[in-house]
Amino acid sequence: MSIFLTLLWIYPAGFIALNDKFRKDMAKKGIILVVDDNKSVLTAVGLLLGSYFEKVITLSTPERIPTVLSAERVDVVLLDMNFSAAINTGNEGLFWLSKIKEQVPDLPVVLFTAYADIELAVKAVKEGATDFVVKPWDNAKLVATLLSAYRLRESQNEVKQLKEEKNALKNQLNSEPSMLWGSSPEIMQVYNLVCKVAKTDANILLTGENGTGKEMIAREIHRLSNRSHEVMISVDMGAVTETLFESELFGHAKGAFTDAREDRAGKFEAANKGTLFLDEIGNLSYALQAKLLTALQNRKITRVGSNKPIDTDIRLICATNRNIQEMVQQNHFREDLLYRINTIHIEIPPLRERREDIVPLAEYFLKKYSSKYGKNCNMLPATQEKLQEYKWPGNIRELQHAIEKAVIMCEGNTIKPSDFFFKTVTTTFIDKNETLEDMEKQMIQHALDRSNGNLSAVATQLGITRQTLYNKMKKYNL
Ligand SMILES: Nc1ncnc2c1ncn2[C@@H]1O[C@H](COP(=O)(O)OP(=O)(O)OP(=O)(O)O)[C@@H](O)[C@H]1O
Repeated sequence: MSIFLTLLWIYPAGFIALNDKFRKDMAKKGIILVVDDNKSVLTAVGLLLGSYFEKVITLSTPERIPTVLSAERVDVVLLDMNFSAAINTGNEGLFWLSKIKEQVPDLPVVLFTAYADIELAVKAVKEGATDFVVKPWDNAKLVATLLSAYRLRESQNEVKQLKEEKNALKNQLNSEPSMLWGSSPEIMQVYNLVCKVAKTDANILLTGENGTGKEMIAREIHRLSNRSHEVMISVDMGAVTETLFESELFGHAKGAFTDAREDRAGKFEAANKGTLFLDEIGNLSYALQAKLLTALQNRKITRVGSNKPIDTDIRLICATNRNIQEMVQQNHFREDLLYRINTIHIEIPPLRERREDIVPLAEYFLKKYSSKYGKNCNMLPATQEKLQEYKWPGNIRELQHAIEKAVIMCEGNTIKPSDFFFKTVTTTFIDKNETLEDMEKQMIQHALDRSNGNLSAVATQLGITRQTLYNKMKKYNL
């Protein structure tokens, strides 16, 4: 058939509308390889598919398939069943199908076949072809079949990527801990509790201010648990929207909603046999708390759009920086859910309540960032003192960032007190154990630190006389 006739054949008027609909649904993506010895078919199909795929490669001889597959990241192959230069008459399609599968096992291959070859095509599908299209072809069907083969490729890639991430996580979790516990009595109490409960399957609730290391400790619990050979999946409950909650956590069935093109597992299934870490649990809305509770009570979830319950086997760790007890009293958090998640409650102390850990943690981060930035930094004793005196409202996260910044900014390798710029928060931060006198002492100390010995300036700044300042310095031993 001439190219002209073939083009007329593939572009009947009614196809334009269909063509536009598909184009609206899908931006051009992916690489397709079309192999057919009929050059007019190749040109026509090439033109047609150019509207749907990012790149269309055409081959009139199958012998070049292996070279193209090595050079290009092909997503779909459209393969003719019969070539004039026969390798094994009637079975060339099967031969090249097996060659392609040898080279790229998962690559979707759609066969292009004449009516007479239908039986052969069915056999090919049994041997790994994704689908087949009969010649003379229906344009809409050809496009739809190839796009669905492409989506299959996309989801294969997603699964592969997920598996790689899962393996990377497993390796990371099975390796040495990447945290420093410290040795203060406050953190040792936490450490002992963690060691006691890690091997059990008890649900754990970690509470503490932002940056105290709740997620790190959750990872440590998982690493020390009997589930350490499986993954820990983290979900930030504050970031999950109301509408996506069920789909994120429980998964969805194909067609459950507009974008649900494939069946998809949720976080509960992904964490099966491992640990599910629900961060910021205090941010979960009251309505969603009931859905989470049902899943935890029944130990089963049902994907959105499906009615088949799926058993789950997870160890649950939750974390929050909010006062959950108070939230229960104010009817903002369900009491029954709290009982379910806090079989063991571990409170992580803020850094200012474990002062002896500040310098070891600072040294730990100093080593880490020195190596990252190709330096060999150390701290002056005065620097250590300054770090120990600061209140660290952002806890370990703030310390970590402060050290990283100091390593980057410091001239030479010695980190001096002046390499840290703490905001006046030191004097205004209210510790729950602090008295008015403690705060007054801190304010005076802070003003003195910045005064270069000018006591008159300090008195003026604080709005007191020089004599009152002397009296207070004496009282507070400053
Ligand atoms: N014991 C530790 N040793 C080393 N690094 C730590 C330690 N604890 C926390 N960090 C570091 O501090 C940062 C904050 O830790 P993490 O995210 O675990 O805190 P969090 O309490 O979960 O914080 P948020 O409440 O804001 O989610 C992380 O970058 C982590 O690497």
